[in-house]
Amino acid sequence: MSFPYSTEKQVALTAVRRACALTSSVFNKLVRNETLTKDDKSPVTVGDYSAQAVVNTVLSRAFPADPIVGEEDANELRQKSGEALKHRIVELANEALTADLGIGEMAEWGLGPGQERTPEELMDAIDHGSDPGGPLGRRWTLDPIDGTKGFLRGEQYAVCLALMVDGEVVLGVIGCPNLPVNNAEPDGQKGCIFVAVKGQGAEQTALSGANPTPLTIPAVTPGTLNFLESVEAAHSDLEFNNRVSELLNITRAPKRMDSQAKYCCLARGDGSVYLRMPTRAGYKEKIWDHAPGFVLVRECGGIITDSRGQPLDFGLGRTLGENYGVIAAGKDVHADVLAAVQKAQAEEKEKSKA
Ligand SMILES: Nc1ncnc2c1ncn2[C@@H]1O[C@H](COP(=O)(O)O)[C@@H](OP(=O)(O)O)[C@H]1O
Ligand SMILES: [Mg+2]
Ligand SMILES: [Mg+2]
Ligand SMILES: [Mg+2]
Repeated sequence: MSFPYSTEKQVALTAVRRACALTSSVFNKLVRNETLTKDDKSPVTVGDYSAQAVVNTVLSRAFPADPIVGEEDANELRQKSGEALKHRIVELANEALTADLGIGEMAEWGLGPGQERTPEELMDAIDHGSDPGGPLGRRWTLDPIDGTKGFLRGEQYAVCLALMVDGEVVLGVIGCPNLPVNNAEPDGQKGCIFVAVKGQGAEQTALSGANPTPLTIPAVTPGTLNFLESVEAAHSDLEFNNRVSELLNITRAPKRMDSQAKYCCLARGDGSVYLRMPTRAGYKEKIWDHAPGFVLVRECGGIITDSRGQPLDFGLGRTLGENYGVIAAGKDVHADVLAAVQKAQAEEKEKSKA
């Protein structure tokens, strides 16, 4: 008997593993003019575009009817100025797609020697990520490189893919090429992949290996609580986190890292609380920045809500809509963090009145 979503899990793991191999090799060869600045001033590299082309190609071959909510689009690349970048993206994506088949990989997913795509097919694959999202039906959400700033610094980033059914996240895969396989050995082997399926638990595997390890968020011993938070002060209100830490009498320094690697670290107990509060009014969190992390935390026995204690709603479109902030933690810790967050918010409100 096969478990629900077993094919989807295999396809998603394959697509994310191939994209991780691609981004790792891109990093070593990245040159200055291979990074663009998007309209919102955030960076995007040949790595982001080619990883989206690879994952979308695999998904649309394996599940042709499934829409994809992907972070990137090919508009800039289709313009004349994008010609050199486009060439490079096509080369990288084809290299990743045509590599020899590994265990569990199928030629009918568009993979293996001889499966090169034309530039137009790959630009269309990138644009296949333009689905607006919504409450009904099956759809994937993809962040081809989450933590692009971390990627550019040679630090943490993640290839993130999730499947949603009727607005509910049922499968999440997060590939972290730079994350140590074992937190206790920071200079040891790097590169791991995390997968969670709703109702079936979660596991971690080395990117280079087999033998998955099941994951559960460990209970926190008093005095050992610590925060996981963004590196970029523009992405999350780090001052606010500091105040919440004080309210919780936390003495350990926060662990700062880019991307959904934070959710992975929470899942295996490398940190105890992921808190992300907006730095400006009106910012709406993107579903691809949280969907795989959401199902990972839940399947590891944790709790994830917004700052009002409301569930995250993935069925409202490309963003989390009315959710405000994200709090993820083990089930023995979450209620205390939520209370401290609300206290810190009340203090801020008082201060702004004064
Ligand atoms: N002003 C802002 N507030 C919150 N998140 C932001 C932001 N500007 C960009 N981001 C998001 O923060 C993500 C990275 O989060 P983190 O700081 O945890 O690494 C980015 O993902 P990308 O790197 O995929 O664009 C981007 O979607
Ligand atoms: Mg981005
Ligand atoms: Mg992102
Ligand atoms: Mg991204």
